[in-house]
Amino acid sequence: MALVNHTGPFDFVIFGATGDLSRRKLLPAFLRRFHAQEFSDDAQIICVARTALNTEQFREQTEAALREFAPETAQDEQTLHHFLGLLTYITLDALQPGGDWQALKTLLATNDRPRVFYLATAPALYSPLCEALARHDLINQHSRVVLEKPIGVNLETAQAINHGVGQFFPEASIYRIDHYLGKEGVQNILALRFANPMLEKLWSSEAIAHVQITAAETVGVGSRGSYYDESGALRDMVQNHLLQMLCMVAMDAPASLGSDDLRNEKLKVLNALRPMTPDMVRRNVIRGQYVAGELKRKDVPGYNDDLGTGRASNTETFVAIRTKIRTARWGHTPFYLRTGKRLATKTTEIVIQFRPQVWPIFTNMPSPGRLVIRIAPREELSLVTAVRDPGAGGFRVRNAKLSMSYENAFSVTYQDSYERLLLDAVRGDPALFIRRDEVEASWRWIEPILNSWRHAMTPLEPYRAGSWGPASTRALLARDGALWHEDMLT
Ligand SMILES: NC(=O)C1=CN([C@@H]2O[C@H](COP(=O)(O)OP(=O)(O)OC[C@H]3O[C@@H](n4cnc5c(N)ncnc54)[C@H](OP(=O)(O)O)[C@@H]3O)[C@@H](O)[C@H]2O)C=CC1
Ligand SMILES: O=C1O[C@H](COP(=O)(O)O)[C@@H](O)[C@H](O)[C@H]1O
Repeated sequence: MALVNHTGPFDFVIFGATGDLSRRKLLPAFLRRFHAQEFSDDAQIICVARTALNTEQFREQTEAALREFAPETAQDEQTLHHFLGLLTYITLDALQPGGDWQALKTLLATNDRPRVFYLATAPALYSPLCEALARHDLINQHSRVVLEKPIGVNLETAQAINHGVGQFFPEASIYRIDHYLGKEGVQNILALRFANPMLEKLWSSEAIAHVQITAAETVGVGSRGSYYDESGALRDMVQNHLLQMLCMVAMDAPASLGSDDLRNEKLKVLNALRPMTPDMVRRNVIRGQYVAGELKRKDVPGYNDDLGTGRASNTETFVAIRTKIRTARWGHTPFYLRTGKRLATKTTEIVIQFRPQVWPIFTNMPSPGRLVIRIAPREELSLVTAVRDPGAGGFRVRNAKLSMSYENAFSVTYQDSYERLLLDAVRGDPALFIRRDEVEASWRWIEPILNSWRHAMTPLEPYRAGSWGPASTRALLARDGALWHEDMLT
């Protein structure tokens, strides 16, 4: 049985509790952690949205959502009903004056426990919501606010949100969530690198030829089409999740695991990314959109049909980027980032490709070693090495893999990174949340790509659903004599 670090009592207020994120992710994550006895019934979860419901009706809706999105845990009827009893619902339009803020105030009467406000609403509401919380005297010294992504759509809007929220909460109490940082496999990059000196000694351009970071999804845009069509893959995935993974791979060792030490090191990486000029965008960035194709032997429609607006969208559902980090450690190593919807498989992984032998003494040298950090669908670490091909008849060398799958090695799993992050916010540990300067540095790097696309009207390259993206994606690596992981033979 795993040791569970109990949180103690807390108040957690979810604004946007009737929304997709709350139903699919937040409330199921809470149920699982309650089931694991990480918190008890002295916690309260206050759910807020505009829809007129009473607490009983909200609990009924939530029960259905939990049975759908946390079915294995919801089977435990006693825990399920016990958990539902912790939920209270308040109908409140955060933008309208005169809403029932008094009901919220009454529920938050106890002043000595962590108080988390989770804003699972459109980002346009973040500043007005914080202002309303302040106006109704709901922010105390134990309060934190959690902001969902996206923090803005460019640098200016990100700064406006940060400024707006920052008027009411100190930076130390603002938790900007990036759920990739809560993933076990992403967390493990820290252990892999900084608890294994033998690896860290190889961790630079001297030994590493290139790094690939892929977040491939098989799903399309689903019910989030109106958000996604405004956003696109670059804003939706690269600005946040992919750049955060890149930081974890590329940063120097922090002085400690303290939140500021970690975030200072990540910030240095973001600031060292080679800035994109329009010409570099043209040569190093690929922008695609899926058209009808086949996935798991089923025909699937193209993006425009998925959107169903009847017009041709110019939004990218795929991005691949080749970049460099201007530091002594990484100067000679290209980093390739790639993400897309409706790709061949659901895979989130990081591939560290080592350089070949300088002077090979074997005639049939197989591919040089590589380390594959698989984050999804199942966490796995594998190291492709060269070994002697067993048997008689000469000395041949071939590749063989050393693998460690989390599923086989450990019995404890967090099913969803929100489980960890929600309770980190309760405990007041911001290490896995993004600091203001990190968000702004990411936008500073992304913005020239967006501008260049807009001005140069960069065409969208179509790719078939179920493929690995536009054909030119291969050429991006071929220039460096490299292959994407799925094209490597072993
Ligand atoms: N869904 C997802 O998978 C992900 C979502 N996010 C982010 O999370 C946030 C929420 O997303 P999602 O759940 O999908 O969005 P939804 O549109 O499904 O939900 C929005 C929620 O906000 C509530 N709301 C809207 N206006 C007000 C208001 N004036 N006052 C109070 N409540 C209001 C809505 O409820 P009602 O209509 O009842 O008021 C609803 O509960 C967004 O910032 C999104 O970008 C981030 C990553 C993934
Ligand atoms: O933030 C987002 O992430 C999901 C992918 O998350 P994962 O944990 O399933 O890899 C993506 O589908 C969504 O578009 C994006 O907003």
